[in-house]
Amino acid sequence: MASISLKLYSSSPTLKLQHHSPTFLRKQLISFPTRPKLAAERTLPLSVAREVPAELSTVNDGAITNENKKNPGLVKDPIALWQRYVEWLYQNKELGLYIDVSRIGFSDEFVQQMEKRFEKAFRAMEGLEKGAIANPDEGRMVGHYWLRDPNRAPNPFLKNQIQNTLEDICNFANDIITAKIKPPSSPEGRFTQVLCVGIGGSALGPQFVAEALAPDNPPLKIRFVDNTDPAGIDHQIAQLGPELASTLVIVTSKSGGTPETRNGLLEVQKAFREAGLDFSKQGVAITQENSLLDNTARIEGWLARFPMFDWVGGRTSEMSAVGLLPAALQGIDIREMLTGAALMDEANRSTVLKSNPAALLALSWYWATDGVGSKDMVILPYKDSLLLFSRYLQQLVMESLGKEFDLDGNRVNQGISVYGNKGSTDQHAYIQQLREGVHNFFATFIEVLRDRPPGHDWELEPGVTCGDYLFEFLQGTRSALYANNRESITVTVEEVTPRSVGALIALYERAVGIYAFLVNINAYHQPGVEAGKKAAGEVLALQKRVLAVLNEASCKQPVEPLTLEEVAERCHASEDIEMIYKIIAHMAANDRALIAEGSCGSPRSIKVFLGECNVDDLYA
Ligand SMILES: O=P(O)(O)OC[C@H]1O[C@](O)(CO)[C@@H](O)[C@@H]1O
Repeated sequence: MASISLKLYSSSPTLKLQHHSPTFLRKQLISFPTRPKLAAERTLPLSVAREVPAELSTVNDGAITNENKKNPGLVKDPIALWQRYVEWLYQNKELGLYIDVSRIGFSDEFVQQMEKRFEKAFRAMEGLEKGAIANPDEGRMVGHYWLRDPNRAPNPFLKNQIQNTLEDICNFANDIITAKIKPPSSPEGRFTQVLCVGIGGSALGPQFVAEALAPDNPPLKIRFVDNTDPAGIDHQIAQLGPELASTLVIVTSKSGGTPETRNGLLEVQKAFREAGLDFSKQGVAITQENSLLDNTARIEGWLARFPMFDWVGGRTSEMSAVGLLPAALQGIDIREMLTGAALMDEANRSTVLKSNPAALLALSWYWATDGVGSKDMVILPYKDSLLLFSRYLQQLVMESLGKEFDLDGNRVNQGISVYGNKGSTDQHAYIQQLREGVHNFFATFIEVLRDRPPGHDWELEPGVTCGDYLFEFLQGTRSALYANNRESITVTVEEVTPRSVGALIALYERAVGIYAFLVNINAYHQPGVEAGKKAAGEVLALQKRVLAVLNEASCKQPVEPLTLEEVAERCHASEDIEMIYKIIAHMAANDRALIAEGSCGSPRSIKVFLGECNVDDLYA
């Protein structure tokens, strides 16, 4: 195994990636199973069992599946159903939040069967909150709960770090909003826009919260660059136009080495240069201390730097600087978000199943998916502002639960797929299939009781408001699905406020944690993502070899157009000819390679060369 270097951040050192040939990686990929394993296939012992702290290893006595959960059938009698509703309804008065799991068909017997697993999961969550090493791969604690209750941090140093960072965020946001800190060359004399550069956990939470909570006229408007798509980045920059001069750019990356984020930064910095602006006076970094990004920001003297703690995972980082700084800059009450999350965490510490909202979700997920992800989770918020909740949950749930191995090293291929947009819009898209088509999902309705701020409502027909329709569509869909044996959970909040959004985030963070312990997997690592990142690095390395070969041929007199076979042979990568073809087709589509003969539609016909010979590169 060799290693390749990916240059990161303009003036920074390099990131080492493990080097596998693309062929090797392909072999790895095709060895993944192509269908979900059945429960009976899930306990093959492997020699890769990892050591797991005793307090984090949960019972692993095989999944409770359809065969042994003895589903007596969904309750259909209206009075019995009402009784079930009342019996299981969870209410949190301080949060104005309710959870209804009555339309999930678990039996009392199933709940009893699950008791031992829950006891262990509760103990494991307690250990985690006390600072157990919950990510054995990375030797890390998992402490996002401390962010909203610093008194729970395992030592005074961490407690101070959390409190000081929160103070710093509030002060900085206030200084920006009140124009105490000004952009150097903006005619407005104050910052008017925030451009967040980041991806995955470094973008999804801030995007969700902005959509849910930003006021109609925020002090700073927010935009995101969350991909390495050049056209997407150009679009954001074009939309900013002259306001680039009054844009605060927040670059967020826990690792400080994510290529998409690095590319976003370099593109934005180029736009600043072209506009004659000094990026460092408008740039803010949120990252781990001493990461490449942190070092770049320090050396270049950016406006501010905020820490990401190694004990906060990307997908649970919304209540850290990652989520709080962008939210505060939009005038969102971040202390209320933290309060909502703290109250939810408190409720989730109950060891009584019915009083623990996250446990109720985990129980329902386990029942609905047989504890093996056999059904998808469809998230249906009936409120436009919660549109991005499903996207946010997709990462939280799927990156946490989608695991090949359990904590004992058995191959389990766990996970629950998550998708959804919003009701009632989705009723006119895919609800038809949910009601009558393939039965491979359970739904979660997110209901918001308050339609509009007080005093703004009106009746669009006698006795009926627009919001009444939304309410009725939710209720109608819930009933229609249930009548056709489609199970659902309903999470109700009184209003979409910083407090209720904080609570929703904390609810799902904990539900994922508990569920992971129920099915005995590590929710806090993401080894699968690393494989994709490494494979991408390989393609980039191959592209550089292709370029060198083409350059050499293009510098000859006369120019020597090459067939794909010739390029592959000269790259010593004959097995990678398909990837070489794709690289060349991509370069040709972007005017960086010229097709001398043939066409990309018939790969064998192609002869290719570079438009320009770069003599310097020949001797590089
Ligand atoms: O914040 P970073 O380190 O740039 O990572 C971004 C995202 O990439 C991942 O590591 C993998 O997709 C996520 O877990 C994370 O949220």
